[in-house]
Amino acid sequence: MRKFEGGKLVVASHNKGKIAEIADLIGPFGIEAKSAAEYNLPEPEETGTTFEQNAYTKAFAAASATGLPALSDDSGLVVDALGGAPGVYTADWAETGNGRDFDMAMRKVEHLLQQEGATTPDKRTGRFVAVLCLAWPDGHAEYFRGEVEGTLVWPPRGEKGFGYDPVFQPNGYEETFGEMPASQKHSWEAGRGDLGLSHRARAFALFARTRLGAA
Ligand SMILES: O=c1nc[nH]c2c1ncn2[C@H]1C[C@H](O)[C@@H](COP(=O)(O)OP(=O)(O)OP(=O)(O)O)O1
Ligand SMILES: [Mg+2]
Repeated sequence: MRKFEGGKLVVASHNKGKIAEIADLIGPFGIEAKSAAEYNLPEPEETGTTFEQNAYTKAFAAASATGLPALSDDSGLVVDALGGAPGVYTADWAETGNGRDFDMAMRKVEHLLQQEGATTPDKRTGRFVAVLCLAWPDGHAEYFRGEVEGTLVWPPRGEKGFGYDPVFQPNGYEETFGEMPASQKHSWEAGRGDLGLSHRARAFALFARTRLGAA
């Protein structure tokens, strides 16, 4: 494993919700986190069929454009009754041709669940997956995956978070991600003994423990 001990890092994402969560997570580690916006980085096309492939595309594009190590996040919602859809296409399902509409995307998931007869919680299981990729300008890359199991609820609940948060209720909680305070959804603290709750927090915890010397 290559050394990475802080210093400058580009966060290779154009999603404000993700960027805010990653900024919270990275904050305590004294890393100078630059945004893709600061470097005017274009949004690369995500043509991969796995989270890892798309995460690499985004991190490597940012690393090679800036000469700095870059951290990307490719994530999505995997619904069991839909054969794993939307999966790597989770963002695409919200695309309207004129920006993203997550209310529409959540309705689409619900419509398909109804078509499958998935009306009880046991048939509405799924997970959020996040793969963080740390890539260097020479193409070297490392991956950190986090997942959180839960149930798809309807109607959507809560105004917090972003994306599909209002329809995802993580196992063991009464609230959806849309109803939880940010600190509960995505925080992770070194030394706490667990990996946090959200897919992103869990992937980040692996990154922090193996790369940033966190406990
Ligand atoms: O915690 C989450 N809470 C709710 N929804 C989420 C979450 N995490 C991912 N998602 C959904 C929405 C996002 O649009 C898609 C990922 O697509 P993905 O291509 O990885 O991200 P993106 O296009 O929004 O930003 P970018 O590629 O610039 O990092 O999955
Ligand atoms: Mg994307």
